[in-house]
Amino acid sequence: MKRKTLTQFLIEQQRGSAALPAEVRLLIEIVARACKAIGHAVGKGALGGVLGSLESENVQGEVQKKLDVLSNEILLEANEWGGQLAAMASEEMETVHLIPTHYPKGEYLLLFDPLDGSSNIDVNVSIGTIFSVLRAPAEARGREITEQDFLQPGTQQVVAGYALYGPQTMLILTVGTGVFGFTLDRELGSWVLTQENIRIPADTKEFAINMSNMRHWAPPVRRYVEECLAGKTGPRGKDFNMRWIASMVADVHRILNRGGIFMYPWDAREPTKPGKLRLMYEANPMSMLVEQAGGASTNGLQRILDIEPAALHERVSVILGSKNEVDLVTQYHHEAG
Ligand SMILES: O=P(O)(O)OC[C@H]1O[C@](O)(COP(=O)(O)O)[C@@H](O)[C@@H]1O
Ligand SMILES: [Mg+2]
Ligand SMILES: [Mg+2]
Repeated sequence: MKRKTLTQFLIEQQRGSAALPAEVRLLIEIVARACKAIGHAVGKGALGGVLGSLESENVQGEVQKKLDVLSNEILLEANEWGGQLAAMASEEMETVHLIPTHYPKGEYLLLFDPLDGSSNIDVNVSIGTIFSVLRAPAEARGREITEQDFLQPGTQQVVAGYALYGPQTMLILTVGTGVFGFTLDRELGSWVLTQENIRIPADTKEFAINMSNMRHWAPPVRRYVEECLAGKTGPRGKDFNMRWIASMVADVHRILNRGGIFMYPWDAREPTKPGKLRLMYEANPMSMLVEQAGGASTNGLQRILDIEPAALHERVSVILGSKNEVDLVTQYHHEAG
């Protein structure tokens, strides 16, 4: 079988009905190259001195791991000089990163969670990088980009994707024409198309949630999970399985491949926060991928991609995956008022 590389795939997307702009193609190639470098560092583990924590905390008050910072630096450096970007924003940086004046600038904005699943780094469990591309507002062209320019709903994303550093290194991508999966050929160093048009089944018997927070959940989430746990003899009439990897990339990857529902809902531990996960770096790109694969994604009441962000590091409650299950949890939230 003839192998198709990421470059070939992107050129097809450029020439085809998607008419992917050349700058976006280049931008994706650069992000993919940076992910390859991160994957390489991940693979070295203790031998590369990349495990463990730093003294520093990020803007959200979370202790930074060495790999959080290294991955952030790799993505910044790789993308600074390409000429496609106006600015970048990251989970690990307090505010936006402008393209230095001596580099050419473009009209796109890149957002990323450089290393997702930080608690799994030191225990050799799958982790990843999540990214999203927006266009700078037309009126921002020619002036300095501000945080405000990034505050666009997820529906405006031009590209969304993630790299998964697991038993295989993979890149999962959408440019709005379905979801495609690439596997890194580690000998040749190239991304090879291995999954076309990924679809999430509408029904599932598998849910993913951190069960240790059960006592803090809101009633609609508790109702849904209790009904799953009741199994065959309960209201759902079937037995459910549960998975929780604690790396959103890995949990979403499983859902893209065999269905399921993923939830990180609001809970009463920190009642003023809408959720743990970040809208711009995690929820929006994953929601675009999931919707492009035929699934659904809400915050319990509203489609995540429709949320008008108010802040760069905004948090959000996330319920995504197999459409019929997400619709049911969303219905329970509406019923609860
Ligand atoms: O440890 P918990 O509370 O189960 O949270 C796990 C969740 O936190 C995250 O690790 C947050 O991402 P970061 O590692 O980028 O902070 C998600 O990937 C994952 O779904
Ligand atoms: Mg994350
Ligand atoms: Mg992270």
